Amino acid sequence: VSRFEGVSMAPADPILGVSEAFKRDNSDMKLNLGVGAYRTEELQPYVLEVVKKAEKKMLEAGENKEYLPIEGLAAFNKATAELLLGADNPVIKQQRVATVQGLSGTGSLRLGAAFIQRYFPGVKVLISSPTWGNHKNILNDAGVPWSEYRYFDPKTVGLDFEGMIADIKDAPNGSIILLHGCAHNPTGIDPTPEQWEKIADVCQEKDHMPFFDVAYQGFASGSLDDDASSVRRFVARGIELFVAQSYSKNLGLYAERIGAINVVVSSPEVATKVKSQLKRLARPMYSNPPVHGARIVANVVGDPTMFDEWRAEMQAMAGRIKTVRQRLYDELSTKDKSSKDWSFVLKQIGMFSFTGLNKAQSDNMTDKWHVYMTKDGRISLAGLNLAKCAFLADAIIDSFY
Ligand SMILES: Cc1ncc(COP(=O)(O)O)c(CN[C@@H](CCC(=O)O)C(=O)O)c1O
Repeated sequence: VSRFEGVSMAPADPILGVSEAFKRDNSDMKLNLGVGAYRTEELQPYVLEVVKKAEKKMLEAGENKEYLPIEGLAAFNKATAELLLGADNPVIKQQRVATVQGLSGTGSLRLGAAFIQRYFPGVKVLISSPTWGNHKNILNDAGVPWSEYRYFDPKTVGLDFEGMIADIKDAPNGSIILLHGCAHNPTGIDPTPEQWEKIADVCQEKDHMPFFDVAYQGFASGSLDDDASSVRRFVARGIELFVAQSYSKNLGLYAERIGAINVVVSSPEVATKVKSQLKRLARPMYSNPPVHGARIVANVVGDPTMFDEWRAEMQAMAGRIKTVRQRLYDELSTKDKSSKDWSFVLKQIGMFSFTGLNKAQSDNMTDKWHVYMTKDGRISLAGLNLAKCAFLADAIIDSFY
């Protein structure tokens, strides 16, 4: 008898499994609104022009394939911290940021969670309800306890700010609060600047430590600085915090697995020690990170012309999604004869729209309309184009009623 007899079949991933189901569907009306990955108006994946330019330059440079240091490519680590915090941020000048290149956002969150498990044992991480499907997996596998804070209010299809604040206040002092820096996934609902200030007040009152997940910087509003303003507010208050970054969406480097974990601490000495311990955690996990994506980011950010081109392409991607959002809203509000208020489609920001469709209704979207989406009612607008908005509106209205 095989020793693997007891191994059961793992369930399909709630997000990545949707793409697998989509691929198996041979209907020509199928639409993949599952995975949060940008598609063009022709519904094709998109390699940014500036990435192609950087790769051409890198190829001509004839760089080698030697191991990176455990902490990653130095030029990338410098660029990514400056992109996040602003090059002139005092914490950078004071060298109070420990930055380690991570395997994109997921790997950076996992490395941060491993650090928490080792140095803050038993401290609970509070995550939003709902949140990105993989947050719970990452915390569970890192052995970090978590609980949820209220976030989405189905009645207003908006932020349950009072509930969020109450739950964060109720948490034991010194808890860790996982916050989406911008473009909350899956709701697309972000706190207002005033609400961010209040969240920072409570974190300081309770000595909570924020852990920002910044997977969409520049992709949500089109502005790198605006999308990092939540993080910069907390840093400006002298709060120690973690920030995980990803270049999957804003630079389209999904499969290059490039991101970073940043830890903002009270002194350069502490930052050095924290970085050394992050390295000690990374070494047995994957030893050192892949070089290609790090070089692309460093080249793009390091060249003013390419950096400007990147910003223009990012705004174009964010802009296309906003156009599709508007068209979907127009189609829904004209086609739906009920008095339902569809304005949430316009109020939400980033890649996703949290439709309020329940599981059975989401199943109908797939079974009857061949629209693939996650079962929490989230649709990725990045996978939608203008031509398909009328069809999608028909599917949503049919599924709601
Ligand atoms: C909030 C958040 N954090 C981290 C990540 C991790 O992305 P990396 O590629 O590891 O940097 C995602 C990607 N979420 C998308 C993409 C598919 C997935 O990984 O689930 C999504 O929710 O569809 C995310 O939405």
